[in-house]
Amino acid sequence: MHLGAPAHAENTPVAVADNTSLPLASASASAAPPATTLSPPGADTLRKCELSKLFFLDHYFDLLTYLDARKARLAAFKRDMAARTPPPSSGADVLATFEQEQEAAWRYFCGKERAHLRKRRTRLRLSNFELVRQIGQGGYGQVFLARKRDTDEWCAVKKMNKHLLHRLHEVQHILTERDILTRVGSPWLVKLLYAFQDMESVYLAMEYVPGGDMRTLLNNSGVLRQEHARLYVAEMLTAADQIHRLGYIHRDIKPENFLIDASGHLKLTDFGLSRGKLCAEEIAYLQARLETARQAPLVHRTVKERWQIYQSIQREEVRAFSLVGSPDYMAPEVLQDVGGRGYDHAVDYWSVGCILFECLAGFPPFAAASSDEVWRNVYHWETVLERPVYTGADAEFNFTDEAWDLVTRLLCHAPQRLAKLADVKPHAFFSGLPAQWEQLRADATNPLSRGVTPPFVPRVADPRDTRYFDNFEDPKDMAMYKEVHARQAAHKEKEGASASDGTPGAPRSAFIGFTFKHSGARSGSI
Ligand SMILES: Nc1ncnc2c1ncn2[C@@H]1O[C@H](COP(=O)(O)OP(=O)(O)OP(=O)(O)O)[C@@H](O)[C@H]1O
Repeated sequence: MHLGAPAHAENTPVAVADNTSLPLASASASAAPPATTLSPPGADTLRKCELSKLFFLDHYFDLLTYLDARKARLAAFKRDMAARTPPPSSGADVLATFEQEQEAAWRYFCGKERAHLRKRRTRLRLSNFELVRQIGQGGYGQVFLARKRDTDEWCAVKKMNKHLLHRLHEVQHILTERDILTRVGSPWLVKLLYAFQDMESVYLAMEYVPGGDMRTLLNNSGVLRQEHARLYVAEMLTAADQIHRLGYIHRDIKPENFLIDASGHLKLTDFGLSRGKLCAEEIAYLQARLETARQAPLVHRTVKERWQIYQSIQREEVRAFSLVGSPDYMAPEVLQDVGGRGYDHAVDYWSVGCILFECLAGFPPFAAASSDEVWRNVYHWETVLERPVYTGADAEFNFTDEAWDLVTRLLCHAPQRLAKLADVKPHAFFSGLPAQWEQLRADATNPLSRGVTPPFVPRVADPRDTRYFDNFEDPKDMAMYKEVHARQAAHKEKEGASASDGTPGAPRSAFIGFTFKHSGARSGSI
């Protein structure tokens, strides 16, 4: 109780989380002032609570480890000096020289300590990184391969324009991504090393994953052999399970979001859509898509037609962006439950089911000639989902019964869907994998091995080698991003117009709590 609080405060009813008022001392309850009930905290308040908790934990951990490291350095210095002390019988000039050396060493030691302190106090900024080259283009900014100048750490720096994020109502997504990335301690998920900002942009410096993404691997291989698909799908499910354990639904699982690390294993990234709730703009977007999907007649296409259409779209290689995740991999309940509250993590298992289908068939199950048609196919998924049957020389591409059975247990109504790792593992499709499942799990703490050797292990000559990424200096590669660039240019133009008519940009408070340094960077040598 507060020292200055009036005595009757002890009898004051207390509002508890479920809005029930409980009198602490019932005898004088009638004399007590009326109960003030608290409404449940909103998502923003909860996030701020969580951030403050993490901030203080982090702050004190950092402070204590820093002080320990500082004491240890001082003790080492003293030990070193004591070891060098000349015997007491030494002549006066030897002792005088030693004293001078001691003073010089102390000055040098103090100088280094001051430099450590300065470094701790400096704000992170882009100039602390050497941007080697662009390796990716997202809907809201670019990704660069970068080297942190003082620590020589290699990272992928994602740079996003604050005004664009604000204008597109994407601030919440990027904060979610930052929050998830800071909590990640799994080799199956991309780690965040640093997060920082300046007036124009926010930056996420993530661990650099050098082998490109699963989309490029699928485009280059056409279809995968079943044993390879089996391992990749097992890894995808393991990665999805890790994000579910953190209490999030990924909601945008697609081949582009699985990156291939130096040992050939997958890492899931892009957690921007993992927030449970949809914003008003996303709901409006989904409503419009749902209406179109409902009204337009379904176009019946054979499996072969769908394969051909998908191949020609892939040849055109235009990277498309969607506000609410990729429709090709989106579960129907996301499209139909526009409020975004009536579905759970099972939607991620649907997405992995679509990728499994694509690994074995060469096209995702609802592929179509236009995005409207894809949305329509997802809406009518029960009619559209078909087992591809090939004859003659192509018969080798037919799904095995186990593979098809797993597809239909992932691409089905949510209540019937396999949506737990423990339920998927015993499926016959994984019958060659039991030991490997165990290794995937058991080695989850060893980021390099993770048990099994994957079918493709990238070969990179040195850390600057970006051969598995698009070349952003090549006009041919750049053509793939014309849709994104046009969208960004249109927004920039609008931004210019609103700046001149006085419409406010992103408020400074929007990115509070964004800054982050991984623990190794703080408690290491500094
Ligand atoms: N940690 C990383 N290591 C290596 N490459 C990366 C990393 N993160 C992203 N990339 C590359 O940058 C590309 C774009 O990534 P980003 O997460 O910005 O975009 P996105 O998911 O396509 O878009 P959006 O931000 O609109 O969701 C990825 O497809 C990948 O090729």
